[in-house]
Amino acid sequence: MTNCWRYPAVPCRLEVNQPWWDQFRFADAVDIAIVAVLLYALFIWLHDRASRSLGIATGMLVVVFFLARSLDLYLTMLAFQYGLIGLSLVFLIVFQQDIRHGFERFTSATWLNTSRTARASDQAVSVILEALKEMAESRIGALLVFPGREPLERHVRGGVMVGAELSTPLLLSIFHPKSPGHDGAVLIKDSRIHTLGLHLPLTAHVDQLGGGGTRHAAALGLADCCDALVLVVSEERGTISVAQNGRLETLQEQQLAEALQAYFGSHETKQRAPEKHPIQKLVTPLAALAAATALWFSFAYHTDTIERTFVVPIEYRNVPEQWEIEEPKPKYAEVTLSGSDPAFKLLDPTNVAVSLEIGDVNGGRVFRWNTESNLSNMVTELEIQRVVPETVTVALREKQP
Ligand SMILES: Nc1ncnc2c1ncn2[C@@H]1O[C@H](COP(=O)(O)OP(=O)(O)OP(=O)(O)O)[C@@H](O)[C@H]1O
Repeated sequence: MTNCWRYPAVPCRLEVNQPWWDQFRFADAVDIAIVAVLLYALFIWLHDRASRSLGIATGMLVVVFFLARSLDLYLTMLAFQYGLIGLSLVFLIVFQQDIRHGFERFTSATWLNTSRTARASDQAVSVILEALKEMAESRIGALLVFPGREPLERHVRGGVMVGAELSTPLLLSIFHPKSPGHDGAVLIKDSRIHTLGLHLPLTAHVDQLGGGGTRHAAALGLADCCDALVLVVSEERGTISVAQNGRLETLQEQQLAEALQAYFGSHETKQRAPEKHPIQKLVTPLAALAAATALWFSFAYHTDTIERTFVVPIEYRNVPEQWEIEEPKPKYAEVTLSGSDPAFKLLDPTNVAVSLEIGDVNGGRVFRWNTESNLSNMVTELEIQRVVPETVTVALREKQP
């Protein structure tokens, strides 16, 4: 396609009497819905994870942005425009773990399945208690890892994925000294036996082991680097200890039950909390929808219809072989379009052209075409105001042999 130039766009505004609902398209509703879902995820994340100061800072930035926008503060808007790219990168780097965790949560959809998880965790506590007691009595060494909020993938090595239902007999057979999988730790995740044979990092705080060996050092080692809860059964002493938040202590049966209930309780807090009133449940989604709608009105919806003029090339097609167009022939046409600013953003003016079919010459020599009806690659949301020249006249002459 030949080059075409775009006039320096100085849009002229037209009076528009159309109410906004007449301009509202299905695509706009989808637009708002997608942004509302993203905002909903952001609100949930802010509520769950973000610190209060981060929330306040974000709120202040939003206020400054809208002030700058409504008062036309050019420099501040420029700072936002460029700063936003940098901020997004910083955000991605600082919160990469949370973002990854969020995607994992989203894809596994455990948050849609909350009541089932609560019931499953009650059962998990009794299964684990029974297995630990039996292993302690029979002097079978064991190491159980319960992940916290922080990911532990980068701290642990090896292991075999199992993905099995949690049961006392299965735990007993995994840690049985004759079982090939008894070495290493078992990861219990989402009330299931997730992985066995995991290798944990060893602690540097050997003074805290209280006579324990490498199994206990491994339990404390993981508790040193993340918020996981690790339970260890001593083969030699028949004791059960817990390692959490950089501390290792031996537990009595009652304390063990409490520790497990606290773990599963804190991981199911939302499920165990009193049922919210249906209206309360709607607050966050409605807030997300309202914010998305407000953003749409602020950024996407434009009451103004603007006009822009482009210079587009005229393409002469199907000129019969023995004919040629006499020079000087018109090469460009001026196309004036009207529509909203977002509609113009969908238009690639370098693809717009007026194409004129010559076809059958029929002995005639001078032709006129209507240029408007031959415009190609137009965006449907834009209206053609005028094309200059309205018609094109060319003279054809037979090629000299
Ligand atoms: N880094 C590690 N990660 C996971 N498990 C480990 C690790 N190091 C050792 N273990 C487990 O601990 C076992 C060895 O336990 P060891 O007797 O040395 O420790 P301990 O703390 O004295 O335990 P116990 O009181 O049961 O004897 C290994 O067979 C292995 O199953």
